[in-house]
Amino acid sequence: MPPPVPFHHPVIRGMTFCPRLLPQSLLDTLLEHIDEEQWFDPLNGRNQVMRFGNLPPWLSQLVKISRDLLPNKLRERDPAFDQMIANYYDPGQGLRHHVDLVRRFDDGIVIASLAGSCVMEYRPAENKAEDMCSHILPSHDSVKSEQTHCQQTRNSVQNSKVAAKCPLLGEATQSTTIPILLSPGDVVCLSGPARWEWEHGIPERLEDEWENKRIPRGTRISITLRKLLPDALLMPCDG
Ligand SMILES: O=C(O)CCC(=O)C(=O)O
Ligand SMILES: [Fe+2]
Repeated sequence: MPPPVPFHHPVIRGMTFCPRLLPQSLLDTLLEHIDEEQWFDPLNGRNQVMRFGNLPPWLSQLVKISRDLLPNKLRERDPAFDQMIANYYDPGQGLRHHVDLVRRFDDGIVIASLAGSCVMEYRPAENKAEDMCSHILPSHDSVKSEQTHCQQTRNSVQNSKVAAKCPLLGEATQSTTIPILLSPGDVVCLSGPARWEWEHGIPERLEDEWENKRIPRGTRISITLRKLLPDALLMPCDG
């Protein structure tokens, strides 16, 4: 198996995609910790966990690998990430297309897929504050805390512009949707235009079509690492 090579997306500028970057041993360790700490309880609607400030020490290898994907100008920041969100998706659940909150999180967001696969869609942002603040599909019903902080943000951030000017729109129009298959171990880093000017989301469906094959959705677990902006509102943490 050739070593994983980061791939700079030719259209989604600022996206680095690295398939199979996380070795199976790391995935197993991360999933064991998540299990031990009982982060998720989908039967009781707990399918999202956030952490702020110091991240759990057992995330340090993932943090290091993620930091290495950041562009040079962000790689030296300290800490590289001080916010984490872990998501659990049952088959069929999705994530509303969104740009991560622009007044809360800095550039350089890393999404690591730990278990299950799905197709994540990317499309040029619609430039609506509303879209940034209620991004989880209703079926992904764990997200009361996210919605609470989104409500706070909505109150405090009125009509911020995500993509006041999007240089890509000449080549990628609002209707351009770029699907990317995310499998366990794959890591995506979003910076620059990919972070500020493109939305990402996961359609609600039980299987994805990829290269003429049907890929059933299993249970999916992801970890997203972000850096809070210095004046970001502190939001309630769900545990
Ligand atoms: O679950 C994922 O893969 C992505 C999560 C995400 O985009 C977010 O929480 O903002
Ligand atoms: Fe996101």
